[in-house]
Amino acid sequence: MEFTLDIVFIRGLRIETTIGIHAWEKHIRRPVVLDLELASDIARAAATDRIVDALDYEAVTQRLIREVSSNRFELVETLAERCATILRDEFGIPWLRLSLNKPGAVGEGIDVGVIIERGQRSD
Ligand SMILES: Nc1nc2c(c(=O)[nH]1)N=C([C@H](O)[C@@H](O)CO)CN2
Repeated sequence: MEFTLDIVFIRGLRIETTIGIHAWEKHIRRPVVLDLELASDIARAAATDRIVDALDYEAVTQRLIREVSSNRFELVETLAERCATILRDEFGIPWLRLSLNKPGAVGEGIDVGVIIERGQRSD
């Protein structure tokens, strides 16, 4: 059987939050940057040209902004896992890859973070 994989992506989603393990980090807001690849069969949306048949990247973006900006985290791992759970449970996304960058965390111009994949790529 032919394998196909469609991906809706969101890149460079910059969200201000409070994140870090150090005392001084718990009192500041700083950006994290999310890059997302979200498996979503686009066939129906492509045929109907209707947003109700698509994975709405605007709705996903708004939900993640709300979650990340209104909570505090110690670890990038915790933030990444929280986002992945929302994407899977609330948007029914069967597979995703999420990259979370905490820019400048260990020095100017240095990117650090995590990349996680969750779920099954095909059914
Ligand atoms: N694996 C991780 N390592 C570190 C984290 C983290 O969230 N995950 N965080 C820090 C500090 O908060 C750092 O970003 C700022 O000094 C260190 N290591």
